[in-house]
Amino acid sequence: MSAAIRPVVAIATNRRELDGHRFHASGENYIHSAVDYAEATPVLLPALLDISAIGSLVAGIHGVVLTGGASNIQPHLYGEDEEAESGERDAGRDTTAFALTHACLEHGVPLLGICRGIQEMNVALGGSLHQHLRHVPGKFDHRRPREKPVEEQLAPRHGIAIRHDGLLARILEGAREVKVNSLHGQGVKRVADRLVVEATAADGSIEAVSVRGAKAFALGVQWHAEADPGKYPVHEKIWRAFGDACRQRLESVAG
Ligand SMILES: N[C@@H](CCC(=O)NCCCC(=O)O)C(=O)O
Repeated sequence: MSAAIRPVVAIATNRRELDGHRFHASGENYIHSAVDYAEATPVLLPALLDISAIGSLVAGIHGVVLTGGASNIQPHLYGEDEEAESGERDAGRDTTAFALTHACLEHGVPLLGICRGIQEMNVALGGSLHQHLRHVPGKFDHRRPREKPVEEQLAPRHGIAIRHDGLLARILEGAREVKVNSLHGQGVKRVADRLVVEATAADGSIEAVSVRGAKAFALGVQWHAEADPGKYPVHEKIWRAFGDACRQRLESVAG
């Protein structure tokens, strides 16, 4: 770990219930990845922010992570009716994540979206989602193997093909294909105009995006890159690249 001043990275939380009480929580893997691999100081952001304050908040920090989340984005936000069994909701998280996406792009603050996070980036910028990826002809089931222990759920499960000239290929030093984990029921359907598809699975599912013309690092990945970056070099490279971008942001605002 470097002794230099660390960039401050905001980590989006999800509303969870534990013992009848409500919490705004983030998985510990995101916090460890931000500390150990991005070499940043994480702060957790509640999923109920006054969105009018998000612009000034984001302008004063150096990076944002849109984490995964069990809840699904409300379909009316991408102009679709609710399909059957389309999961739990977290309206505060939707609102907060969309505002964070826009504020990062406006202020040139690095943005890393993971799982629900890539879906949020897409919907915030005008795209839509498959509510049940596994019901789409030709798509395989991308949901987690719940019967297995968590470490196995987070192990790489399928290959992705990486766009040769994109941000992800640069981060992964020219890799054209890697294997990733898969723990999601939904997926990007209509890709927002501002997004560039960075990687796809063999069934055509969108696995990574970047933001065209972004002023800073802006990457979304559909897999859980926060899972054990010490074991999975793909994850480590993503967090290190994000951390480098956050340090650049810190240096640019420190003048
Ligand atoms: N709900 C979405 C996104 C999936 C996702 O981010 N899963 C992470 C779950 C971790 C947790 O429980 O917080 C989908 O299913 O596609």
